[in-house]
Amino acid sequence: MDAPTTTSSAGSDGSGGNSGDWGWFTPSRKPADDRRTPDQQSDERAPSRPVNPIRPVGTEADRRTPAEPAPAPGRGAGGHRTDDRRTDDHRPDDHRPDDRRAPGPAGHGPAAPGPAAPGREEHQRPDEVAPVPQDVRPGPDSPFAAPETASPDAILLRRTMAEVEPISDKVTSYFYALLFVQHPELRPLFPAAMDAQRDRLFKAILTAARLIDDLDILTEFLSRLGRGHRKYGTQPEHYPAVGECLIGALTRYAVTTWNDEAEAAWVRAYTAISQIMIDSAAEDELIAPAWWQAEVVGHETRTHDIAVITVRPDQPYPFLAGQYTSLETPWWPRVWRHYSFASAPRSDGLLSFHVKAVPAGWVSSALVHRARPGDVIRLGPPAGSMTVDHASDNGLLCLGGGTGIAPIKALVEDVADHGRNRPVEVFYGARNDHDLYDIDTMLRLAQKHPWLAVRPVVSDGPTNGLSGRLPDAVRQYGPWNAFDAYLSGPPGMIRSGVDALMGVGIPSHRIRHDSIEELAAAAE
Ligand SMILES: NC(=O)C1=CN([C@@H]2O[C@H](COP(=O)(O)OP(=O)(O)OC[C@H]3O[C@@H](n4cnc5c(N)ncnc54)[C@H](O)[C@@H]3O)[C@@H](O)[C@H]2O)C=CC1
Repeated sequence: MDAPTTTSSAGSDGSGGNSGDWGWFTPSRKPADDRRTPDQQSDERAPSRPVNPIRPVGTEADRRTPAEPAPAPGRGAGGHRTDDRRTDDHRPDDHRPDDRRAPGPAGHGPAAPGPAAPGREEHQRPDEVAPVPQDVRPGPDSPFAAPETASPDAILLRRTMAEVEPISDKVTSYFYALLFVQHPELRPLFPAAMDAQRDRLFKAILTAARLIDDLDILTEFLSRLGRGHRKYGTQPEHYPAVGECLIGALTRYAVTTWNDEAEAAWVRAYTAISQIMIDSAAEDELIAPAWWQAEVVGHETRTHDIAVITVRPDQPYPFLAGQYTSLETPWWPRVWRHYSFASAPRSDGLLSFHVKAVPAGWVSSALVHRARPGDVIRLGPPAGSMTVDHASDNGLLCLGGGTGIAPIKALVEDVADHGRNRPVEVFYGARNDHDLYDIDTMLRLAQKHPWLAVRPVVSDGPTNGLSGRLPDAVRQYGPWNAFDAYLSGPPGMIRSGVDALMGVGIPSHRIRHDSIEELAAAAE
């Protein structure tokens, strides 16, 4: 996911900002038959009944401050407008109504890292889940099918998701329309052209909601998301606006499964999601910049559509070989794409990327065809877990397809830097010999390191190397039972590669690759 997923705080007319007695976040519940446009709805008064408030706000440090009395009815935070707030007004208790139940997924309590903060309470969870018509229950094969151990909240969330998923385009469009109409001050946080952006925020929220019972994975996912959002300029007070519009969109489109309990479950989930993201961003702020500026110092064209780009960050950029970063060019502001580092950390601090210009790929085309030494790009924080376990004696089996060879090269350098002679077997795949744009570098590395073998594999043309697809080539060698596997390349290659590797006996926990969803989004 590669998008600002949050927006500005309550305060715009018609949203939580003027919600009167119940605080600061009020889902904009509308009658089920209300099908007016967001513009028509934006000047409506706030809904006339209290709901559980979304109240993630402030940092963990803020929450350690003693809880203050709840605002008096009629002048609580819900009555504040954004532009009335001082920066120190973001303490959670400043904005809370009397409802002091803690956020968090059902039964889990607060999900944020660190000690529990004063003022947090147990949230309510429904004892029973309201019956819904059979036809909107997710089927057993649905990605939204709830496991038997699912909490009541998780069941409610999944029912909503199963209902909106087939019309997610409409829900997403409506969500952004609401957001930008009700919170126009947030529009500048998003790219000018929203095409590629559109479904990312919504997908991220749905992913988080699906993970709501799996606190460890949820926290890891959201912590990374929260840290990554710093580069967009996301602030804690932006989260409620997104929550309001999310609930507004679900209210409108999940007509069959939506009821008070579903709404309460979504409010709890979104509150917990936001809180984890806010906390991780606050922690990260203590140790890292929100972004790095980096000057292009090298631009080498390898084929008509592939360039190797080297940049010098304006301050030290710590990362691990095998990780990737997000990158924004000056030509497409606020459009961020992921690129893997093509080298292990270097003593001169330079970073390099292999970029292939893809059709309609704004960022990749700009990097390949337009970027030149002296241009300045921005980098987000490093991410990814395709890194070497230096405590293991296992060999490394690496499959790099196309520009996916970039992080594989970084892994090889990392093994070399650690000075241990572990066997490393690289299968480097391309459509034809010409596309093996980095084969010379890889063969030089193999000459230098006796523990490294590099095998080119060409799928669509004559070659002196191996013919066929990468996964098939790997099956011809082995045994691989003493190897950890690393895959990098097109999503299809990763999928079939994982199948092949599991087929030759490598257990899934020893197979590493980046998120296929993110790779698909990155290929632009
Ligand atoms: N960390 C990562 O996983 C990285 C991924 N990438 C991704 O790698 C891709 C590189 O694109 P190109 O250079 O155009 O690659 P490409 O389309 O030329 O394919 C490279 C290799 O993968 C094989 N391949 C492609 N689809 C396959 C499938 N469905 N099953 C089995 N093998 C398949 C091809 O036969 C070829 O050997 C981009 O999508 C990029 O986003 C790039 C860098 C890092």
